[in-house]
Amino acid sequence: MECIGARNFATMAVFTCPRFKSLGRRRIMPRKKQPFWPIHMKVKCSGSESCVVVKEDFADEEDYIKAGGSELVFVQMQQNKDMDLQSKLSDKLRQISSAGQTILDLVVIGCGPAGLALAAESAKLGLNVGLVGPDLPFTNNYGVWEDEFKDLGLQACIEHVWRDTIVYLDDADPILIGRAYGRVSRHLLHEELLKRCVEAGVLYLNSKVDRIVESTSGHSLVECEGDIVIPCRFVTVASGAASGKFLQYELGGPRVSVQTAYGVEVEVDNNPYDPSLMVFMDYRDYVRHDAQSLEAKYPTFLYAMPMTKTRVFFEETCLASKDAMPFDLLKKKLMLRLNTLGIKIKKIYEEEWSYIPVGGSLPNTEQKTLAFGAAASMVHPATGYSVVRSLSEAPKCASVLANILRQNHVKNMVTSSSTTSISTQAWNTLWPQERKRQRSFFLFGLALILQLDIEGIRSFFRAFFRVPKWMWQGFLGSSLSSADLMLFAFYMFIIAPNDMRKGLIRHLLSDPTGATMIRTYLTF
Ligand SMILES: CC(C)=CCC/C(C)=C/C=C/C(C)=C/C=C/C(C)=C/C=C/C=C(C)/C=C/C=C(C)/C=C/C=C(\C)CCC=C(C)C
Repeated sequence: MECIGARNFATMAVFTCPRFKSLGRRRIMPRKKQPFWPIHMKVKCSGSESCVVVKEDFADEEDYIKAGGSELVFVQMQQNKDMDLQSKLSDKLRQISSAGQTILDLVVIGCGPAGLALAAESAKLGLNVGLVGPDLPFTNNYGVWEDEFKDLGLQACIEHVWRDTIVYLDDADPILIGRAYGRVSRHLLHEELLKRCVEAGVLYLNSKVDRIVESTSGHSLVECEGDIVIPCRFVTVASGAASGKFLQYELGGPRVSVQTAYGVEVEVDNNPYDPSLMVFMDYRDYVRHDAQSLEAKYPTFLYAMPMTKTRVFFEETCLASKDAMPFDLLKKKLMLRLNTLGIKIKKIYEEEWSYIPVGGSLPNTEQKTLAFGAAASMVHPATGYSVVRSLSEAPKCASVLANILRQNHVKNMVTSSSTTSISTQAWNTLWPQERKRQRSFFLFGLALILQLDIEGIRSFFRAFFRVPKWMWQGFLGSSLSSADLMLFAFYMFIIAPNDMRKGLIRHLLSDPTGATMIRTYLTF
C-alpha cells in the first residue's frame, strides 16, 4: 500500500474530486470506472504511528458524484488517546444491538463535530442515543471567531488566538476587522466532544452503516457492517457532505459549487506577516497572470495564521468555483506567492487539502431520516464555514427531538404515520421558512461571487467590510434574520460603486438564484 508523498502524515486531510487522480507525488485513487469500494488500510508511517486511509463507499462513481460531487479520502494518523475513549463507548452499543431488546430514541450516523455534538446534546436531555461511525480523529484545522467559540463554552479548545484579524484587498490600506480569531485544536475539540458523549451516556459503535430500513412497527433499522442492526425511533445522518446515499435532496436546486484550499504549516525565514494578526484574506497580486490563463480563471486568496514570527500556517484558498480548482494549481499559486514575498520555507510540519462543497439543494424535508451538519446543507454557502453553526444548533435540534418524542409519547407507541409526522416536525425546525429565506439570500450571494473576476472580488469585499460591523459579522455567522439580510443588501447597494450597483441589479434580475430568492422571501 502506498501513501501520498507528504512529509508528515500526522494531520493531513485529503479531499479529491474525480478530476484529480494525482495528489502530490503519488496516485492513490482508483482510476475511473473501477468500482468504488470502502478502503480501510493501515499504513506504516514514522515510528509507531500508523495511518489509515478511508474512502466513503458508493455503488459506483455516478452514485458518488450524485451524492455530493466529490470523492473523499481521509489520510490521518490514529491517536491512541482519542481512540481509547471511543472504544470504551463502542462495546456497549454492540452488546445492546446483539441483545436485540432495546429500541434507541436516536441513532446519529457520523462522528465529526456535528455528529458528536448532536449525540451528546440529545443524550444530555435523557434520550437513549447511539452513535455509529468510523473510529477516527478529526482532520481539519478549524478557524473560528473567538467570541463565537467562547459562547459555545469551547474556549479551552482554542490553541492560538490572534487579537485582531486583517484583510488585504490591494496594496492600499489593509482592513483591520477588529475581531479576535482563534485556531481550534482539532485534538482538543475531538476530546471535548467525545468526553461530552461519554458523560451523557452515548452508546458508540465503530462501524459503517450499510443501509437504513423501516420496520413494519414503524421503527428505523440501522443496518451496519458485520450484521449489526440497531432499531431506533429517529435516525440522523451527520456524516458530512457526502451522505447522499442515505438522504434525498430537493430536485432542481442550484448546482453544488466548491471551495478548495491547499495549506501548509511551515517554519520559514522572512515572514512579512505580524504574528499578532490573523490574515483572513490576502487578495493582493503577487504575480500578474495572463487574463486567459487557468490561474486567472480561479481568483484565490491567502489565509494565513502566523503562530510565531517563523512558524506559519499558509493556505491558498479559492472561495468558490463552479468546478473545483485543481489542487496542483492551488499549490503552485501558493508557492509562487510565498516566493514572490521572499518567504523561504525551511521545514514543512503538515500539509492540508481541503474540499468543501458549497450551495446545492436542501434535503427533502419529507423524508423520515433526518440530517444534521453538512449533510443537512448547513455549510454557509458564501463562506464554507460550518462547524460553529453545527455546534451551536446541536442543543436546539436535540431539544426539538426530545420534545417531539415526549409529546408524541412514542416511547410506548410508534406507528409509521406518527414517525413520519414527527420527522416532518423535526425537519421544519431544522429548516423553517425563515432559514430557507436566509439560505436563498446566501445562494444568491454565492452565485454573485462565482461570476466575479479578481478585480470584481476586491471591490465587492471592499464594500462588504464597510457595512456596519454587526451586519457583516452576522452575515458570516449566519445570525442575520431574512429581514436583516435585506437591510444588509440595501446597505451594500448604497455604499457600492456604480458599476457594482449595476452588477447587483443585473444579477438580481437575470440570475435564477435572484428569482428563487424573491419567491422564497414571498413564501410564508
Ligand atoms: C480546512 C477548512 C475547514 C477550511 C479551509 C478553507 C479556508 C481557509 C477558508 C476560508 C474562508 C474565508 C476566509 C471565507 C470568507 C468569506 C467571506 C468574507 C464571504 C463574504 C460574502 C459576502 C457576500 C456573498 C455578500 C453578498 C451581498 C449581496 C448578495 C448583496 C446584494 C445586494 C442587492 C441585491 C442590492 C439590492 C438593492 C436594490 C434592489 C435597490
